[in-house]
Amino acid sequence: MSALAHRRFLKMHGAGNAIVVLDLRGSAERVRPAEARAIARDPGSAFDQLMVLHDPVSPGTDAFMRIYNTDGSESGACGNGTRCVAYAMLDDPAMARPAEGGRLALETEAGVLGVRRVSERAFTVDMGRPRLAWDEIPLAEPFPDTRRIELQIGPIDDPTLHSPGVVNMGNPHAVFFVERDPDSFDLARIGPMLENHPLFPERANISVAQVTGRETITLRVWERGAGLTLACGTAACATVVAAARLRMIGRQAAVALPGGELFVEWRADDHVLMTGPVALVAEGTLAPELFTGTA
Ligand SMILES: N[C@@H](CCC[C@H](N)C(=O)O)C(=O)O
Repeated sequence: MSALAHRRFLKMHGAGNAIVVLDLRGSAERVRPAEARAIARDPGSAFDQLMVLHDPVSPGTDAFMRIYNTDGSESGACGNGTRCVAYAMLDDPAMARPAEGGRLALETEAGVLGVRRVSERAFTVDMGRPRLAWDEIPLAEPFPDTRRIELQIGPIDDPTLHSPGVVNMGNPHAVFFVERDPDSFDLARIGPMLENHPLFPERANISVAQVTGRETITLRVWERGAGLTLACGTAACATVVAAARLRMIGRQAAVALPGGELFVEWRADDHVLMTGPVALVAEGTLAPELFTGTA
């Protein structure tokens, strides 16, 4: 039987991004890709991202997080999930740990994220510095200027989408700026082709963004390993960075996603701060039958 059987989880969302939080602190267990896929398949525990808490690794941090997509792949960052984890660690009676002043330091493979509570159900995450060099995204070939790279989809002389900005926010993002409602693009069809384009050796999260004002952006996201979601925090951060680099906005914006709004600021010290809501949907227990055939 899987060591995950009977484990308690929280089902949450962050601006509509479906998040499951699973606390494995105090054990040496690790979620295998097949187990993550099994948890995602069950309607009771379905998620866009599974956030798994492990004991802290670096001194001064409160927990180490592993982040799984629905296809079982792992990501170095998840903005919406990080806010949900902060809520769980601060407020859930079974998970709660004392933390001074509603602040946490959460580590992922990509680095340490500082989280601060701003109201009962809203948090600001310091998502760290964006990485912008072509080999940091990573891209498969050199592009000296990553503000707009040569990539297009659709007819060669009238592409549907072209010249995205690319940004790594702990995970790879390509942002296509468009002049009409992002909803008018068939992202469910285009997304998988771009996610798996040979230019992205680690695949990529694909965003379609319309800058609607000096501080407002409308965004739709096809997430690597998860597909269309109602919100993606790292994509919102990547989009603000990409738009600011092109002087389409200043250094901050409210980003409207189908599931809610995120506020992003690219500070002068190069750190990207993302603020947004969390909601607790339910709690549950992982049924042992979920894991049949995952060994
Ligand atoms: N929804 C997330 C991003 C999750 C990871 C992404 N799909 C990837 O594989 O990079 C967010 O809120 O940032």
